[in-house]
Amino acid sequence: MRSHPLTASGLSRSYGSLEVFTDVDLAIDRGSKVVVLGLNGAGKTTLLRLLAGLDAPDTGEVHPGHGLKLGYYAQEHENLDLDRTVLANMKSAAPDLGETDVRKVLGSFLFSGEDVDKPTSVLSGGEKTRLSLAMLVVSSANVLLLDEPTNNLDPASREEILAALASFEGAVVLVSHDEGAVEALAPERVLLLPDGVEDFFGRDYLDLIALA
Ligand SMILES: Nc1ncnc2c1ncn2[C@@H]1O[C@H](COP(=O)(O)OP(=O)(O)OP(=O)(O)O)[C@@H](O)[C@H]1O
Repeated sequence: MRSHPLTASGLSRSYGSLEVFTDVDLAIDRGSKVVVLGLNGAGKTTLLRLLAGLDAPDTGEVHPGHGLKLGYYAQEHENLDLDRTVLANMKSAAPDLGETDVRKVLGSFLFSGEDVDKPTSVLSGGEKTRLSLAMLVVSSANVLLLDEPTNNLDPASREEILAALASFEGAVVLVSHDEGAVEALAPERVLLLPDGVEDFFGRDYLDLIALA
């Protein structure tokens, strides 16, 4: 049997009488890039939270594969310690990386010079997004679950971050309404919610993103 870092089977989730999705199966291959699409309210964030273990499904199971290291990004920037500096947050995400390398990665996420000594609490929304994503990329995560990672980024930051994600060696599961971000990730597969249909990703799906 092929080993997958992350699989899920028969996932269903309701909120009261609202059935968000039922019986969703998913298998994330090592290093694969997957996009989750669906209209507003189809359950994309809900699914990512189930996969991240932040919420429990009503039915079904999430199976972490051997050696799985998950990284989860949501707009709340839950991985940031606001009391620490930018540099200190990065060091905690990658304790084995030397300071020169940490600064190099920070530079590629457009933090340079004195920026890295700022307390994280003073960063703008877009800067927090950049730092959160930089931390995930240097962490030892091998599956990234990303919920709208480009939402509040200016064009230059967006380009840098998409380049970093495109070269990320682990698997990425992306929820995004940003057509350019989906294209840049070059996903092999798409999961359509709420039906849970899986397919190979083709350019036709870019039209769906405009609707979603
Ligand atoms: N804690 C909650 N309590 C009640 N309903 C919820 C809760 N969380 C989500 N929902 C509902 O579940 C549905 C799915 O929400 P979810 O955020 O997963 O959708 P989405 O596909 O990510 O949407 P969008 O594209 O707008 O971000 C929505 O109708 C939402 O209102």
